[in-house]
Amino acid sequence: MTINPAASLAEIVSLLDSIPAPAILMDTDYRICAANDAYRRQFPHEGELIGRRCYEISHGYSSPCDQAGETCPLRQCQQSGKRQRLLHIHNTPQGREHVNVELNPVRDEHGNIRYFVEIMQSAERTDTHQGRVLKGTSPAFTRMLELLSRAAPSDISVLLLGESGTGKELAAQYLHSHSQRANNPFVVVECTGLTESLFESELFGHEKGAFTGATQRKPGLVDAASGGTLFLDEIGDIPLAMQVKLLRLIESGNYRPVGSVTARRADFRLICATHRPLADMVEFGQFRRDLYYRISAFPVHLPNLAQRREDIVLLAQHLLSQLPASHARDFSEAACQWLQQQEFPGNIRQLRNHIERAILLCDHDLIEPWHLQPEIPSVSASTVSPLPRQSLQELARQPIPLDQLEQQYLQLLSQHPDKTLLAQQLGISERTLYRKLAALREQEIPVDEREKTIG
Ligand SMILES: Nc1ncnc2c1ncn2[C@@H]1O[C@H](COP(=O)(O)OP(=O)(O)OP(=O)(O)O)[C@@H](O)[C@H]1O
Repeated sequence: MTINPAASLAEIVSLLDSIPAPAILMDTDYRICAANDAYRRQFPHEGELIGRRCYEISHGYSSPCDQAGETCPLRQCQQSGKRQRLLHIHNTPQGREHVNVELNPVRDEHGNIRYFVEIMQSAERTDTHQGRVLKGTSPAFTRMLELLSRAAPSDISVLLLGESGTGKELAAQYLHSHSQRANNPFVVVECTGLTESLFESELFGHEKGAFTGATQRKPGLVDAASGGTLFLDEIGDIPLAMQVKLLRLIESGNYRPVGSVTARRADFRLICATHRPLADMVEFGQFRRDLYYRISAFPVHLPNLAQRREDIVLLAQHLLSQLPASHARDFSEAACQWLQQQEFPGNIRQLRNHIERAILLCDHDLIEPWHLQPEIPSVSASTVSPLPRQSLQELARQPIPLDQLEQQYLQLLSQHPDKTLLAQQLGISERTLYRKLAALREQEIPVDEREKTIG
């Protein structure tokens, strides 16, 4: 961008006002030379804004960001001489907020950088469907959010990797609601429990009369996601036989509803998630290499709570504000300390469970540690009682396939009265446990009966 030295400040301000997002013109010494209305609304400031330094206004710092341990876009832009984009945390009247900052150098007639135009877009737009927002300010979370906000506007296939309860589904919603497809459907496919017979008809739909009980034509989930996003949750649970069908859909962009002779064109952006180590599964032949490369064009790792301990209290306060109204308004100092010392193997979902319980136990406005502590000890996967050695030896003599073993084990456990505790003991999320139990029930239904339930 080159500036005409004769351009008046009024002309520059009017140029900035044509930008809907908050924007400022700064000199090379961080001083604000002009600001648009959106910026003044975002950072209301007593006294004159012009002449103040950007880091004072947007961060409340007394020195530039790079001297406060952060990356400074102005410094980067000065060094590269090119447009720079990065994610920053700003202090706004609404609290600390992640903002995508774009800095464009403005040169004089000799090509020297004289100014910078800084444009800020909130990276925390609430997911419009459910009012949910990704919360966090820790470095691990900020790195992840930066990747998400870079990938969101494009149509690239994103693979979300992370432990159960780290927010993979919320991250997928974020990608969708920050994409060009935001006004079209976001369709979630729970891959755990999708049996081979259900896979095609659920995903591709079926024609009337395609099989016994198919009394109506039924559009599939690929159809439902048309123009929008298809989110394949727990893709690592898809058996090999079904992976081929999925690969064909992704590679050709075409699919054929069960019982139809005509292929249809699919139009969706693909997001996949798994808590499984997919790359290792590829090495062990449990996941197709070709499918892996197709779905993992842009992998994003979601940090677990242990990697973002600084966020626990912020997340707890956010979750508390989202849960149905109660006496409790906040956490006491001691409760905050207790929260920060916990392990939370079930991550944010487990944190949420603790808070839901505390709300019921707390009659005052402050939640205390004793409201949060479960009476049953927190159980991690490692404390599950091992199978007796004798039965293990019997199994070793006559091995049975692992998935059958899991099914038989789940069958035994399916009547357990406390599914939250059971999930903790098994080292999986409650949602995964329910999915596995649903898949078990599905397999118990005779095939004919199952087909009736599809339509
Ligand atoms: N950064 C975050 N800010 C606020 N809430 C969050 C965040 N991440 C996750 N949550 C909340 O934590 C819970 C679990 O999130 P989610 O279902 O997205 O996790 P997941 O990784 O998909 O779990 P699973 O692998 O078991 O399906 C949800 O209630 C979600 O709203």
